[in-house]
Amino acid sequence: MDKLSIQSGGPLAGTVVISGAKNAALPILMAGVLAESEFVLTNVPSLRDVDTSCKLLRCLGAEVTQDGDRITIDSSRIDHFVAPYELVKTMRASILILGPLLARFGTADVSLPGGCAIGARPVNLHLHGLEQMGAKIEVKEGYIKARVDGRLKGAHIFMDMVSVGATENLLMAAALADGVTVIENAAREPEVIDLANCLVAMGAQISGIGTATLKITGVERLNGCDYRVMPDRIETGTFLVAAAVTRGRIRCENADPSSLESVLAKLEDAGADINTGDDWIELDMHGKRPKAVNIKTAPYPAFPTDMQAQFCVLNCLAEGTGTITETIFENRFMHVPELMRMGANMELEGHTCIVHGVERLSGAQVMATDLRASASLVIAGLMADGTTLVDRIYHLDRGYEHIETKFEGLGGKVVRVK
Ligand SMILES: CC(=O)N[C@H]1[C@@H](OP(=O)(O)OP(=O)(O)OC[C@H]2O[C@@H](n3ccc(=O)[nH]c3=O)[C@H](O)[C@@H]2O)O[C@H](CO)[C@@H](O)[C@@H]1O
Ligand SMILES: C=C(OP(=O)(O)O)C(=O)O
Repeated sequence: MDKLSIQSGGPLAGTVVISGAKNAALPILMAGVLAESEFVLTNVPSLRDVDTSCKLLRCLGAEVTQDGDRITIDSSRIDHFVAPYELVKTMRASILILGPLLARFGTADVSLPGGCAIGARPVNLHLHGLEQMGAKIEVKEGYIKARVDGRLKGAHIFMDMVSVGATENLLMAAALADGVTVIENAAREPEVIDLANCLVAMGAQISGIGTATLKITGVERLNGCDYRVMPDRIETGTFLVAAAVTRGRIRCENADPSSLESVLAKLEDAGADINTGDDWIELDMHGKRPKAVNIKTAPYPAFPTDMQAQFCVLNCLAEGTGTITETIFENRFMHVPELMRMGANMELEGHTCIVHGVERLSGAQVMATDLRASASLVIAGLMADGTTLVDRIYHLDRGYEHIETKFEGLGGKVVRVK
């Protein structure tokens, strides 16, 4: 199994080109099921999760062609309506096939994604919303079996809590439903906005995009379109934190500063000098050690849970003490014991991690059980004496395109070992 070997070096410096966003590309690929003519996506990152999504679409009968960052989907021959466990278990976003299949074909059997490393991650809000739209749903033998006679019906849906996935599933379902659907307390994450914009380009009628109340007037058919996926704000944030931790100076290109305001504000609090343009972000630490910051994750526009692990590392190496509170997932601190094995001074108190900064960490063999935790260990390795060996990097390959090559381009000593 591949590992990443990391040696500490000097400050990161240079330019990194940001890839398309995993968390926007995956739902948009699922939206391909809704398109009655050719659907073309560009700026799609080359990731394991994208390959899995293409496999899933193909196993439904869609024709999918990949050419660099461009993916073309022809869904005119879809004749299977089952998302099997073998695919769903490797990628949670498979649950987002449920709304589109049900809306277009009236039937969908989707394996339950089940609990994963960072928490239970239930799907009750997805199912409840679809039932309000007239779907009959039963959960049997590990599968969600959803059926509707004719079209789904527009409904007024109030979400008990802000859920990115449920908002996306219901948005796609509502786009083809009969009548008006209102989703209250909808997620406002930039990736939800990207999906909504793509649906509009396909002919959907959606208002309130970017707000907590989405109003969707269902249409009878959706066309394909040519859509460019937004830049990955979490990949951007990961490189910015790595640069801050190593006291470096980097420029992120093909980035979207407007989607990262809470993260950029915390980096400024940590002492970074930040400059932005329409599609770039520069960070300069002027050679200084970062200062510890306090973070609390919450739905957008607050601080993203997907940047929590990286900021844990920033605090591990910062001047002073900072607290990190995780409010989205009940088990997203798996990086903490691994960082402590590298010499970090941190303690967990319920949902909060208290971190006392140290000057340097020490390299160790470490292992992460989720994507962003793995990224945080790579960043830690950049400021650890000796060699850090990160195991199980298939998690990283789910969500970071050519991570070692991009770090190398910034002067980071990150090498993949077979
Ligand atoms: C609000 C939020 O930050 N969502 C994050 C979540 O999206 P993802 O879509 O995976 O998760 P949700 O946004 O749905 O989950 C938010 C919260 O709602 C709960 N929940 C969700 C659905 C449901 O049917 N029932 C239920 O109780 C979850 O357990 C969680 O505590 O993980 C992604 C991957 O890390 C992140 O990119 C998203 O930013
Ligand atoms: C945990 C993540 O993704 P997923 O929802 O695909 O597991 C993530 O993007 O940080």
